[in-house]
Formats: sequence, C-alpha cells, structure tokens
Amino acid sequence: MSDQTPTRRRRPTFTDQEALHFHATGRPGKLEIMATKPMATQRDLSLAYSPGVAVPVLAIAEDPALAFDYTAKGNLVGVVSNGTAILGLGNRGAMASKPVMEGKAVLFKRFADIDAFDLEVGTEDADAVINCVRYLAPTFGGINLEDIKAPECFIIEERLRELMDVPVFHDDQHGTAIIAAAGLINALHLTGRDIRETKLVVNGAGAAGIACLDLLKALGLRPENVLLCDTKGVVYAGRTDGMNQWKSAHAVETSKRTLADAMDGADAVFGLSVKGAFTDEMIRSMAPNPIIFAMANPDPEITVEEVAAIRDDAIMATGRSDYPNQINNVLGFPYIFRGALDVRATTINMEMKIAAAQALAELAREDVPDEVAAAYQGSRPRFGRDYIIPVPFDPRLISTVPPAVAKAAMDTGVARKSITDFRAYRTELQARRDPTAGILSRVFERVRKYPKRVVFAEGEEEQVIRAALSFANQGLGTAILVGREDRVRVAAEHAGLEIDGRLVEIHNARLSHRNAAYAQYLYERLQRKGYLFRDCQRLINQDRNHFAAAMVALGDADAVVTGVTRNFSVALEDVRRVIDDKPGHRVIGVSLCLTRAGTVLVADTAVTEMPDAHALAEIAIEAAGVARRLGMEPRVALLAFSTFGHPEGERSRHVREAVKVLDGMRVDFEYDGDMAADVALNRDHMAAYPFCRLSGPANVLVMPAFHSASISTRMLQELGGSTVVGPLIVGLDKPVQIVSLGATDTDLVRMAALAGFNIGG
Ligand SMILES: NC(=O)C1=CN([C@@H]2O[C@H](COP(=O)(O)OP(=O)(O)OC[C@H]3O[C@@H](n4cnc5c(N)ncnc54)[C@H](OP(=O)(O)O)[C@@H]3O)[C@@H](O)[C@H]2O)C=CC1
Ligand SMILES: CC(=O)C(=O)O
Ligand SMILES: [Mg+2]
Repeated sequence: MSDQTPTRRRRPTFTDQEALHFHATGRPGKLEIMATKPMATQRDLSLAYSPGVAVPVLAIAEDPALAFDYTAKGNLVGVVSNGTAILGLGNRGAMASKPVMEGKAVLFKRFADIDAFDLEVGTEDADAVINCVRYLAPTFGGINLEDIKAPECFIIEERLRELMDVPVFHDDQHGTAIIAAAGLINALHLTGRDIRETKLVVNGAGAAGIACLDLLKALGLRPENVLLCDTKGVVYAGRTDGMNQWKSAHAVETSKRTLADAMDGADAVFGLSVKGAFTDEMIRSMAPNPIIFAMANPDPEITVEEVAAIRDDAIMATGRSDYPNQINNVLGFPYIFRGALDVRATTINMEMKIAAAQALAELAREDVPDEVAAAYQGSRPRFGRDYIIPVPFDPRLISTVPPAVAKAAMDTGVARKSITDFRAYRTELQARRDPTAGILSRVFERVRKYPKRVVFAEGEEEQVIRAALSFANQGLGTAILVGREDRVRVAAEHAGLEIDGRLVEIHNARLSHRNAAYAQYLYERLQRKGYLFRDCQRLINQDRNHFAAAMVALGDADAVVTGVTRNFSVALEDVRRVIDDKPGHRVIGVSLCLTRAGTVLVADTAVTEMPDAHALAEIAIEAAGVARRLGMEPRVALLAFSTFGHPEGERSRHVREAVKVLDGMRVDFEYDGDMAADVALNRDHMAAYPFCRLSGPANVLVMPAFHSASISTRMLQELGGSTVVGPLIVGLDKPVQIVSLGATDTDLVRMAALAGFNIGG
C-alpha cells in the first residue's frame, strides 16, 4: 500500500457570500413548477381543467392504479423533513431545512428526471409527522424522508412504511448505508479482507449509523465484529445510559468502553457523527491498511490531510465532493427511486438496497470509457484506493443502478409493473439524463485540470467582478480584471465582494508596464489601415477590449471574455483589430443548444450574413471541429427550407453547392443537405430519404444564412426551454469569447471556461 498517490485537497470552490448569492439570485430558491401540457386555448383549458378533467377523475375513482397513467404521481416524490438533523448541523428547525430539501428535489430532477416537492413539516413530534405524511400517499409515487433525527426517524419511517403503499425511504439511513456499503465492498476487496472477518467500528448511532449496520450485517458482517459508539462511548450489552431499542439491537458483550478503545486494532471505521470526532491517536491505533470513512457533513470526523500526516496506508473516504472517494447519498437516492418508480414498487426492501450497493461497487471497478473520463476531473480514474466509488457526475449511474433496483423489486414481488426489455429500459434511462450536464462539466473539469489566465475585459462591472471571483474560486485559473483599481474595488465593495489578490489580478490599461508594447504591437498591425501611433495608443489606453486582446496576443494571458457592456459585433470588431484569424480557418459563431432531445450545434450564428457555397462549406468544417472538441462525432446537416432539391430556391442552391464543395474537399465527417430541419433531426422523417448520408439525426446544423441561424437559436431558447450557449467565436488565432449585453455572472464564468478550454481553436 506504499504506492499510494498523495490525496489532493482542492481549494474551496465558493465563499459564503457566493453561496447566499447563488440561492438568492433570480427567482429565490432552486425550484419552480412547469406545466407539461399546453394551456394556450379555450380547448386546452377545457381539457386540463373542468369539464375535461372530470373524465380522468371518474376513471381513477373506479381504478386508482390509473392515477399512474393520468397524473404525475408515478414520477413524483415528496421530500419530507422536520429539520431535526440537518446534515451534520443538528436540529435547526423545519424552515432551515428548506434549502437542503429543495436541493434534494433538484438532484432528483437533475440526476434521474424525477419530479420532487420539498415538504417541510413544522413539528418535532413523531406522531404529528406521521399523520402529516400518511395521507399524502395519493399524491406521490414515493416519499423520501430526510434529515430527521434518530430515534424519531426510525419510528416515523417504520410506521409510514406500514401505512403507505408507495416506497418510504429515509435517505440518511438507507441512502447512506447503500453508498457506504458499496465503498466498503470495494475497500475490502482492495485490502484483501473478507467482510465476515472484518472488525468495524461505527461512530454515530443515529439514523445513518444504525442503517449502515443493518445493511452491512445483511451483507455478511458478523455482529460480534462490530462496535457501535455514540456520545456515551461504546454501545455494550447492558448499557442503560442514552439507549434506545435501535441501539440495543447492535449492543455486544465487550469490555471496551470508549471510542478510542473501540478503534484500537479495528480494520475499518465509519464516522457518522460530528466533525473532529476522530483523534490522531485513534487513527494511529487502527490495524494496517485501515479503512476510514469519515462521513459527517459538511466537515468530516477527521480530515484527509490529518490522516495522511499520520499514516500512508489508509483508504480514506469522506462525504465531500472536494476529495476523492465521496461517500454521499446523492449517488443513491435519485437512482434508487428511479428504479422503484419505474416498476411502481410498493416499497424499497433490503434486496433492492443490496442490489443498488452491488451495482455501485461493480461500476467503480469497470474501465472508464472516454466519454466518462471527463466527469472525473479530466483524468481517467482507475479502480484503486483513491477511486472506490463512482462520482456523482458519472453518466453511467442512470443506466446502471435503476435497472438493478427495478429487477430486485420484480424478483421480490414488490413491483406492480414489470420491465420485460431491460436493454430498451437502459436506453430510455440514458435519454433521461440532463443534456446540459455532460458537455459543460467536461469543459469545466478540463480547465480545472489545466488552469488558465483569463482576462475579464470589463473589470469595473459588478457581475464581471463576481464572475472573476467565481472563476478563480472554482479552481479554473487566475482571473484578470481590466479596469481602474479604485473603481474595481469600489464596485466590489458595493457588491459585498472581497478580492483575493492571489487569485484575481487587476490591470489598469493606462498604468500597465506592458502598455507601450501593446501600443507598438497594435501600431504595426494597423499603420497601413489608416491608424497613427497615437490612435493605437489611445485604443490601448482607453478601450478595454483592445487592451485585453493585446494581453492575449502577446502571451500575457490565455483567453479573453468580454461583451457585457458593448454589443456583440462591435466587441468582435475590436478584438479582430488585435487578433488574427487562425491560418486556414474561417471565423464563425457557433451556438451550443442543449435541448432535452440532445445537444445540437448551430452555425454560423455570428459572422457571415449571406454565405455562398464555399463559405457554407467552411462553416460546416469549423462547426464539425467544435463538435469534435466537445467529444461529439459530428453529423452535419446543411439546412434549407427544401429537402434534397424540393422545392427549388436560390438559397437552397447555395446549400446544395456547398455539399459538392465538401465532397471535393474529402472532409472526414458525415454531412449532407439540403434538408429541412425536421428531416435532419427526426429519424423517422429522415427515413423517407434512404439515400441520405447521415447515419442518424444531425448534431451540427449549418444554417443557410445568418438570419435563420440567429432567429432559430433565439426561438429555441425563448420557446423551446433549451439552454443556448453562445454564439461561441470560432476560428480566431487566440481564444476570445463574447457574451451578450447584460450577461449574468454565471454566463460569464461559463464563457470564460469555454474560452479557457479554447472551444474556438
Ligand atoms: N455522507 C453522507 O452521505 C451522509 C452523512 N451523514 C452524516 O452523519 C452524521 C449523522 O447523521 P444522522 O445519523 O442523520 O444524525 P442523527 O441525529 O440521527 O444521529 C447522530 C448520531 O451521532 C452521535 N454523535 C453525535 N456526536 C457524537 C460524538 N462526538 N461522538 C460519537 N457520536 C456522536 C449521536 O449520539 P447520541 O445518540 O448519543 O446522541 C447520534 O447517535 C451527520 O454528520 C451527517 O451529516 C448523514 C447522512 C448521509
Ligand atoms: C448527505 C446528507 O444527506 C446528510 O449529510 O445529511
Ligand atoms: Mg441528509
């Protein structure tokens, strides 16, 4: 075990102030409700509400199972808390638990496409919570209990499981147990241990601790090999102080009384208690190759650095995302409920939990394919001591865990619906993935691995300062704000932001020691285009886009982001005065459209108004290059209002000629056209043209002209509920990205990351 690679700690990626801003900005909180049916006409209203709604009412009254067909019940989970054990922060009350419960609800949506409402119940009385929830069974397909303290959580869950015919799952108990069990299975494998011989200490005899023990015993852990501890020390047979029936079930005959006694010689320890509960001495006293899961949130029982300073043979996991081996129930609850809902399970039983744990453990042992490597901080993880459990962004989770859970439900007779074709089910699950997730997280992780110096040209603007801080705090690199230092600091103070000089530099163009070099550089470029030296000096002194672009042109920074205060085409002209087109390339704009149906690139959304055939061919080549940089294999459709020659028209002719130009260039990607958008995107419509050369729906759309490109992407954003990123500038010799006027800090950070990733290069 001495070949252990040192465990890295990354910088915290946000400040307290950013966390508050994140929650308060825009619509406060993290959730909204969206209608799934149109409500546009009188007829829609008649169908959705009275009188049309009476029809499903009567149908459900006759056969309640039809609620799964006619209402949202089958995909709806209630996230219920009374706030008595919020993370590791203790009893903070129902209201304070709302950010966590909203968070849980958005994670359900993000990771498993499950709709969830948060329900904060303002009572600590177990019976009152039970009564509040028991009557909600008609509403929900499942109930996720969260952050309710022991022992009330046991009483509440057990009773609700008896009373309700939908799964009731206390996530802090079983979600945690499932993920920790998956991690333990793999850690035991790596250290050559047999679970039946392993000596485990569990510190924390609450919801999470007790449930972990129940599950591990079902997996083969021997009761006599486990010591459970709480604030009073070891839970031994005969102890009376601070006991309850759930602790008593795990009490053992032992002379050990303290946590320190218990950990002496132990093979493994689970921390499910509070920050700082493990001392150096306790860690030192454990057996060789100890397994230490310090899972208290947000701060573990002992830090990764503290353990590393004591010994180099430990396998260490925490609940945190900023260290390797994150044991967090987010890996479980979305997928466990997905599987349970898809077979309309009446409960989540032990077999389903074990199936989930085993599926997770096995997934971590599999080779990580290319498309997944990006989710792992840009480096390909390999099963080992720093990778015993998949990361939450692993896109394979959605097609791996739910089928295992659904199958276990079917095998144990708690499914009300069967899945017959598991291959088709897996494909369906993959389609549920949030399309915005993969591509952008890949870009961010790549930049995080190779941090960049990015210039934020409009450094005196509040949202730009906020974005620069966020960029730096996320570990994406050094942010450079261009502006007058006093103005930047006043704007920062006004926004309540503190500029950390180690992460964010402020450059005043006029005072910069590089000012003369930039002016001279610009003069050499522009002297034969009607510019005097003093014109160039003035551009460098007074125009932030020219100064920022010169920084990148002369190698003082890696990329520029601008556009908050100046319109797109003006900003692009500024930049192109300083930075050349990349030799052999064409400058175009590509918009990245993240839609529910998948990710599609649209070009040219920024530069050439009426491209001729050659220009269209070049646009296709540049856009295909962007697709490849994003990890997509391009299938390029050259769009028109016509499909393969019908109806005839001037623009369509250009498009058809462009296809011939591409034929002549022997490019190495799939392309075809002219074709209408529906033919390009819809497999069935494409099938009417069996000679079409695309092997599937297009993922790169080359528009016949700028107006159609711009209009269609904006409509997609406004009406189609898609996220449209861009236009991204492609084909410049240095990375520059331009946001739209009035962009938010989030837009800016995203564009800065894309510039740092050199999306356009
Ligand atoms: N990583 C993850 O996914 C998850 C982590 N957790 C973390 O686990 C912890 C417990 O959560 P949960 O079980 O829901 O909470 P509970 O309130 O149900 O239980 C807390 C338990 O911790 C014990 N405890 C508190 N302080 C100490 C201490 N200094 N030494 C020993 N035991 C102590 C309590 O002892 P007593 O009974 O004597 O009061 C109690 O048994 C929290 O930090 C939480 O963040 C929880 C769920 C998921
Ligand atoms: C992760 C979680 O649910 C907790 O710490 O409570
Ligand atoms: Mg919790």
